[in-house]
Amino acid sequence: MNPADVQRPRGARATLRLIAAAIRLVWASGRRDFILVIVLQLLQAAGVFLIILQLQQMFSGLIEANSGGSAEGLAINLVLFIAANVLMGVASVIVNNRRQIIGERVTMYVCGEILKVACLAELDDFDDSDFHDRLQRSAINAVNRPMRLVQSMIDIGRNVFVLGSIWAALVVLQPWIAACMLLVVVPVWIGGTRVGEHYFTFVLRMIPRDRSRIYLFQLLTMRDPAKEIRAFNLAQYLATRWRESMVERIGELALTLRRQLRSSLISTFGSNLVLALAAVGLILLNRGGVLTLAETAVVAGALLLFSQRLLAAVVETNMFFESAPLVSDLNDFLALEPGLVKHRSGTDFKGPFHRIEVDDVSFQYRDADRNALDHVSLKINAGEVVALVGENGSGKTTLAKLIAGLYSPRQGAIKVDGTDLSELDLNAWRQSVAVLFQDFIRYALTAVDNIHLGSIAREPDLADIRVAARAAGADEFLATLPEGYDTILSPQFGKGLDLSLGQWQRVALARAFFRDVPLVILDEPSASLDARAERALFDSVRDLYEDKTVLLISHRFSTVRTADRILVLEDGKIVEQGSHTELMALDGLYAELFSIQASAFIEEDLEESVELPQPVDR
Ligand SMILES: Nc1ncnc2c1ncn2[C@@H]1O[C@H](COP(=O)(O)OP(=O)(O)OP(=O)(O)O)[C@@H](O)[C@H]1O
Repeated sequence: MNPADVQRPRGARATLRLIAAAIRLVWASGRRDFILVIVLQLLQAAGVFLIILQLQQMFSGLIEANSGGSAEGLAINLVLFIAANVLMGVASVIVNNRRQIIGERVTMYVCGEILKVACLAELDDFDDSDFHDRLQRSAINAVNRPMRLVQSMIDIGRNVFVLGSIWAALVVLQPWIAACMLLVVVPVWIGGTRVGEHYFTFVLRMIPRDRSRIYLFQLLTMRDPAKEIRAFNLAQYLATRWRESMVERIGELALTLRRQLRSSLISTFGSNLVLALAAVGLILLNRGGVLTLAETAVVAGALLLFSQRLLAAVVETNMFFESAPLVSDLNDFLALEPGLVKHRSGTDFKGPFHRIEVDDVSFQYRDADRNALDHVSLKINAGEVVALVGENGSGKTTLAKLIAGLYSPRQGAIKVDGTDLSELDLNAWRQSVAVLFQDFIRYALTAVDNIHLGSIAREPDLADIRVAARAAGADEFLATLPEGYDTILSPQFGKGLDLSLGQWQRVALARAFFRDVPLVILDEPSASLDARAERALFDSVRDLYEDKTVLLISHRFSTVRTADRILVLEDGKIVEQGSHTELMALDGLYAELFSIQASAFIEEDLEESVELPQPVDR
């Protein structure tokens, strides 16, 4: 989506809707403190009202006493004046104290809502750069925008209440001046919305570049990329690219701030013009004998107070209008949730199954110009070990992801015992599948966690964990770690330490083994294993998965030859299928790829004058 296509909230009605949305946000995050703050602000406003009226009473009393009249009321007025001041001070301290926690609660609530959407989003959404822009925008803004919005709302609330009470006091003292003051709201409102719009446009424009810059920052600060960046001497180069992007952002921000400044100045000039007119009116009313000296002094004081509060209100209003469109954007993002939930509902799947059928499936990744899978059809019977082979980019992992229910076919269907996956509850189906990806996650958690995450529905019983680890050949080294299975597998935390890549692969395998499910997908499970471990793995695959269906992806032909069936993919199509013997006899792509790989061994062996290992048919 183009940033220009994003709806910017415009007009008074849209703004009121935003205010309502912001209040709902605070209300949902924790209403007690919010109510307390509102009540205290009303008390503050009442305090100001009292102070102004008491001032007028005190001045009138003083003038009367000075001209020989009674001074009886003065003491009461003084007490009321002090009481109102104390009330305001206490209320202000409590409000400042509570607004911090309200802000944090709102942040927690909003981040929780964003996570809900992010957790519901599909893999396909994560291939969408627009989704990332929106997610990032929401995530960045969620950290401080709702908090700022709430704080500016609290401050605006306080200022509006106080301005309202000063205005009410002015109505009592001099209705004409009070009426004139109403005009002040117009420039404040217009200026505030402009300021907000400028900022929102800036954020929209910058987010894609911000994301790239954040990525560069992560590259330079995360542990995983650290070794390659040092080995290739990329640190300075990437840091310079980060700096250039930052300089560009600051330039854009400066431009935005200039535009904001113009709008703010126009708004401040407009409101002060109204105040100046009111001051002139006040002098004329005094000169014309309509107002006494005491009344004039109090109204002038009230006007001064009014202008101070107004200045604060302008700052807060600008901040509110700056945050409000971003909160509206956030609301739009959160509104994706119901659609995603609907996508998840479907017939429950309890498993096991008898057959998986891939029926004329084609699939194209977002923004790709060609199919990753092209009219693929195959059947996998329960209990079969099916291998997928083919050159890089031929579509093996894509097919596995579709069967695992991580992507939906653009055309055709994947059926489990005759039911289309799209009609099944995808979560329930995924519960029945264990996938070990090529690029598995290396969780910086304990060894127990790393294996237990394979099936969180099971208790993390150490005996069971070790059974899975033993099957993957990981028990031997995990048990000897300084804190055994409780060792954190990353030096980033506590006394944690790292494993070798092959050891990590065994841990990931153990995670897949721990997941006791009917369909197991192993994508290059032995890529980092040594020859002995690989041999042990494939010798044990059949025992481990005796009653399970296994989809095995591998470039190592020695490992796939034991499969019941081998499917050969080329450019997203299945071009050959059969057993190893059948495919060798066919003398097609499989035989060619097998020979290329075997010839490497043959050449090595010839050099070493050792007898060639001949492939043995199962
Ligand atoms: N998320 C993605 N977005 C766009 N294109 C993708 C994405 N993932 C894969 N592709 C493309 O889809 C095609 C098939 O990729 P796939 O990962 O299925 O190949 P593969 O056979 O598993 O390759 P390899 O042997 O290298 O693992 C490739 O052309 C790849 O560039």
